[in-house]
Amino acid sequence: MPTTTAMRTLDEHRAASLALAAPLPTVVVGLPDALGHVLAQDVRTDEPLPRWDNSAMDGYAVRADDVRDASDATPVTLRVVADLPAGSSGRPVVEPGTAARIMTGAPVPPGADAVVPVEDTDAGTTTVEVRASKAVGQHVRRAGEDAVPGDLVVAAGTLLGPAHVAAVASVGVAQVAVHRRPRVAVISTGDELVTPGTTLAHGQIPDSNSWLLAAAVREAGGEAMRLGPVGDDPDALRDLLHGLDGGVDAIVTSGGVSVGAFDVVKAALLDEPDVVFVPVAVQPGKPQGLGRLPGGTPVFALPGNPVSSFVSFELFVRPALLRMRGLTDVERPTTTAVVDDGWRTPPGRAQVMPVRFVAPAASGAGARTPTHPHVVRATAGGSGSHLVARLALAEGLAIVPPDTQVAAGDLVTVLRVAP
Ligand SMILES: Nc1nc2c(c(=O)[nH]1)N[C@H]1C(S)=C(S)[C@@H](COP(=O)(O)OP(=O)(O)OC[C@H]3O[C@@H](n4cnc5c(N)ncnc54)[C@H](O)[C@@H]3O)O[C@H]1N2
Ligand code: MOO
Repeated sequence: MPTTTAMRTLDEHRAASLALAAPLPTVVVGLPDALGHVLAQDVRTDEPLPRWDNSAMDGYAVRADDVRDASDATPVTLRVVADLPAGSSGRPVVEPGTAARIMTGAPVPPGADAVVPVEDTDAGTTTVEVRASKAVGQHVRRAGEDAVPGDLVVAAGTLLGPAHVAAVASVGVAQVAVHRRPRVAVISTGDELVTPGTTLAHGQIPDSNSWLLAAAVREAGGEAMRLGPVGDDPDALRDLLHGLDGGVDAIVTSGGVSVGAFDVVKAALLDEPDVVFVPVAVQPGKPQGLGRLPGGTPVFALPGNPVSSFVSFELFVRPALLRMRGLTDVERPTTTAVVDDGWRTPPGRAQVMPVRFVAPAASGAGARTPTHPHVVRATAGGSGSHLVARLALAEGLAIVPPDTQVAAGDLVTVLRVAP
């Protein structure tokens, strides 16, 4: 275990974390399971979309020439030769002087070149009185106007949302190759931790980090396997980690990485040549462990303070998991915001301050510019790394560079973390 006291910058540790991740192998999934996966193949259409000219309205397929002079005052009567609901396979020919009753989506029959909506007729079934003229092509959805054969419908690398699934289905594709979701083991450590709901002895607290991190894994599109809390026994933890190595795509631990007498994660990984424990110049989130187990599984050993765990996951683990899913854009959306309350920053470290958005009118600092949202610290306690209950108020994380003071009215970069 290389342990170093030389500080890494936030960006250096982010890069090292991301370097552990590569897109996971692909699997083939059916449409019911496609949502939320990242497509690993291009999906193209073999056919034009729409496949044939079809009606945009419920009404009558006609020859535009027949109804050229039709109006309320001079209706034109046509003989109805067919009924064409959507899905109809009939192909009656619409000769001059005739019409076919047609429903939205049904193929326009041969001979017809326009559709008269039912509202412009007397809705007749044997003959129909047409009371408005229609141009050639009116109310007809043309074959190929959406896509032509060979067109790319959904590109490899796309995170599949509902509209993408619909596009895949619309070209008649039932299965697609996607990147597998990362399976992530989440382990919280510490003798003081008990499962929430258990009666607490003095000195004990409910484990919240494993719930935090498992939820964060799922929110990042991974499959979380929540283990623990496990106690401060390095041998037991080492066995657990080695048992997981190779069977999961990543391991995230919380706690036991500082300089205390019982830092179990550090102790368990003592002999791992490819895991490093290093201080990172960020507050919260300073003590970090990172690397690979012998079987190649990336391990992210995060500090145990709950806000530190949350911030560390956001900064270091989440981007890696997104990359494993096959995404190239692995960053949270950021916004530049006006700070309405100043705060103190620690020397020599970047600061990550949980913030919430406020209406400019409610702010003390006044609107600096109407285009920037305004933020205040999520709680008066600021970035105190133990403030787990108040963390729930955070909608964003303000990233303040090292040795930068923050005064009311200053602009900061905010990672948007609330859904
Ligand atoms: N002498 C020093 N002490 C500490 C330093 C230091 O540089 N010198 N760094 C501090 C910083 S910064 C952090 S962050 C913490 C990190 O410590 P650990 O990762 O070893 O975390 P623990 O000691 O296990 O726990 C810290 C804190 O968090 C609570 N905790 C832990 N796990 C959970 C959980 N699953 N759910 C809820 N709460 C949890 C734990 O009870 C402690 O209160 O070290 C500082 N100390
Ligand atoms: O860096 Mo620790 O993460 O301040 O609380």
